Amino acid sequence: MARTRRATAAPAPAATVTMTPAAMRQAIAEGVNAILDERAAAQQAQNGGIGVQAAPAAHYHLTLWQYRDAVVDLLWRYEVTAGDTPYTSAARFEDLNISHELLKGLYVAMQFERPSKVQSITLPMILSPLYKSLVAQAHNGSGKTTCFALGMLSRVDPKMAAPQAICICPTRELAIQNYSFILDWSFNVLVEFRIGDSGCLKEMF
Ligand SMILES: Nc1ncnc2c1ncn2[C@@H]1O[C@H](COP(=O)(O)OP(=O)(O)OP(=O)(O)O)[C@@H](O)[C@H]1O
Repeated sequence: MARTRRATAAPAPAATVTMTPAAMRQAIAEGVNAILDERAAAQQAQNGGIGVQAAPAAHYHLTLWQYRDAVVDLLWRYEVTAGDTPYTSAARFEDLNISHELLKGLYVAMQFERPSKVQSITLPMILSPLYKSLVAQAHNGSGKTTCFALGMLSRVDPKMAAPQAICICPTRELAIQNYSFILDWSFNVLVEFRIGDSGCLKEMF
C-alpha cells in the first residue's frame, strides 16, 4: 500500500536536483508528512469523516520506521551532496567508474543485478573524484562489505607488486569472512590477498 501512495507524490528525478543535506532532510520530512497526511485522510474517510488526532511523537517515530523504505526511496531520488561535491546515486553498476574485471565479478561470480541502496548512494562517493573519506551506516546485510571491497579493489593497480590496501577488521572471524568474500568475486582480478595480524603487516612492508 505504501508503495502505491508514494508513487503519486514522487519528487523530481535525480538528474535535475542538487541538494544540501539540510534540504534533503526537509524533503524527506515533507515526503513522510505527505504519506502520513494521506494515511490520516484515508482513516478519516473510513471513520465517516471524523478526523483523527495528531500523532504523538512516539507514534510518529514508529510510523517513520514503518515507512523507512519510502524515506530511503525519497533519499535515493536525489543527488547526494558531500562537502562541495555533488554525486548522483547510481542505479546500475555500469554507471560507476569500475573496471570490466570487477563488473564481471559482480555480475558473474556474485550474480548481483544492481546496486543495493547503500551501494547506490555510497559507491559514487568512493569511486569518483574527490575520493573523500566516507563513514556509512546501514542495516546488517545491506551490502556494505561490497562498498568498501569495491572501493579498495578499484583503487589498486595490479601491475604494482606492493601492498596497496589494508582492510582492518575488529575480529579475526570478520577478517576471514571479508577475505573469502573478496576472493569469491574478484576471481578474475590479478591481485594477491593476505590475511594476517600486526606481525604480518610488518612482514609485508
Ligand atoms: N547489490 C547486491 N545485489 C544482490 N545481493 C547483494 C548485493 N550486495 C550484497 N549482496 C549480498 O547480500 C548479502 C549481504 O551483503 P554484505 O555482507 O555486503 O552486507 P553488510 O551490510 O556488509 O552486512 P553486515 O552488516 O552483516 O556485515 C551478501 O550475501 C551479499 O553477497
